[in-house]
Amino acid sequence: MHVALVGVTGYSGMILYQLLQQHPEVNQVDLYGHKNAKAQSLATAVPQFIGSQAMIEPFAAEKIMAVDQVIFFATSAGVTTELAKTFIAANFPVIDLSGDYRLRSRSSFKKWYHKEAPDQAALQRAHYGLAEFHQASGQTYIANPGCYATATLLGLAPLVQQGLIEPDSIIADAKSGTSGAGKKLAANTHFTQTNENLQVYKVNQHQHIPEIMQQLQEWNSQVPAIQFTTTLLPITRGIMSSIYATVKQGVTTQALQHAFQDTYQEQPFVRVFTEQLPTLKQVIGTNFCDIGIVFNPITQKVFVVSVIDNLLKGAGGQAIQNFNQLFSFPIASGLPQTPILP
Ligand SMILES: NC(=O)C1=CN([C@@H]2O[C@H](COP(=O)(O)OP(=O)(O)OC[C@H]3O[C@@H](n4cnc5c(N)ncnc54)[C@H](OP(=O)(O)O)[C@@H]3O)[C@@H](O)[C@H]2O)C=CC1
Ligand SMILES: CC(=O)N[C@@H](CCC(=O)OP(=O)(O)O)C(=O)O
Repeated sequence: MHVALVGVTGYSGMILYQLLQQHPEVNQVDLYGHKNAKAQSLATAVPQFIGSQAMIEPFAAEKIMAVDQVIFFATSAGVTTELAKTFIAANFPVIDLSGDYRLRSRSSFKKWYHKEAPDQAALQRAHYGLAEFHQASGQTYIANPGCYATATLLGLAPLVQQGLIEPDSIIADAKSGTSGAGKKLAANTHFTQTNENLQVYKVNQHQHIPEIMQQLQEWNSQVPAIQFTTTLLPITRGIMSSIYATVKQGVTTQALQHAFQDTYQEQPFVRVFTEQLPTLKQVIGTNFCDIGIVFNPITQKVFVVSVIDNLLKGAGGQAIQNFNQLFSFPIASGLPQTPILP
């Protein structure tokens, strides 16, 4: 299969390119950049790809639809609102890593992303690709979930779906490495500001709040809101979402553990831990989401810790899961399962 990728010069795009190159069903990855830019070699644009003969061609929708069977966008927020229109009109398969088509409401997108929203009809038709819960087969526009949203939703799903917690009691304290912010320079991601530091940011204003709420309310309309905070960690890759909620009277440790085990027993990329809590290093370099659960009967709170590699399960890896579903390839094709050691 020939596939197109826009955004290989970005952090999630470069990882996605590596995954696509190793995918057994992909024969060729055609790279595209800005519409009006000149063609340039990948090795020049991204020195880590030294030795590669690949070229990044200017974005051209008609050409892509003629030579490729699917397009991946690993582009900044707002880009697919413009560039994906032609593919949507032609029902050409798109897998979009950005947040542009995740929220179903235009006003919500404008409020949280501070950008012009895509067309309402296109938003309604887009498929929210939380791969463990929504099958992408038969879809054409796949909105790949956000990194924090993935870790937090997978950590909350059994509790919310099965009504095991008080719906108004959810608090998620999520932390990310700096690659989550993309490659552009910003004051808070400078080495001097990040190293040996922790920075809380976007408090009550994070764009993944409406994304998480949209999915939680689809699972359980009783959830009125969540408290969600994000912290920048002095590491490159990884997200840890630490989740707290009040457990309903009568729900036991066993019931909580079974809820997670039952929900994910058929899912190869979600691993449930009841004895020891997962750490970031066990998932970095893999597509796994590892989840640990502890119940405190004194406070009646459940504590869930959910860890992912933001660039894999939180971006390119989940995009490959959606790609596999879309084209009925084996579920784990092309997805890394061995963490980077030590
Ligand atoms: N980083 C992460 O952990 C995650 C990111 N995401 C989302 O994925 C998307 C990419 O993120 P990330 O890799 O971090 O971002 P980066 O900022 O690292 O990369 C953005 C990429 O988009 C390209 N780009 C920007 N505008 C255009 C345009 N008009 N036409 C063509 N290409 C364009 C850039 O090209 P150039 O180099 O030429 O500027 C670059 O390759 C974002 O929407 C982000 O929110 C989702 C989940 C996790
Ligand atoms: C560390 C860091 O800055 N992370 C980014 C996550 C970016 C992302 O995945 O957001 P969208 O795809 O929804 O734009 C943030 O918190 O905004």
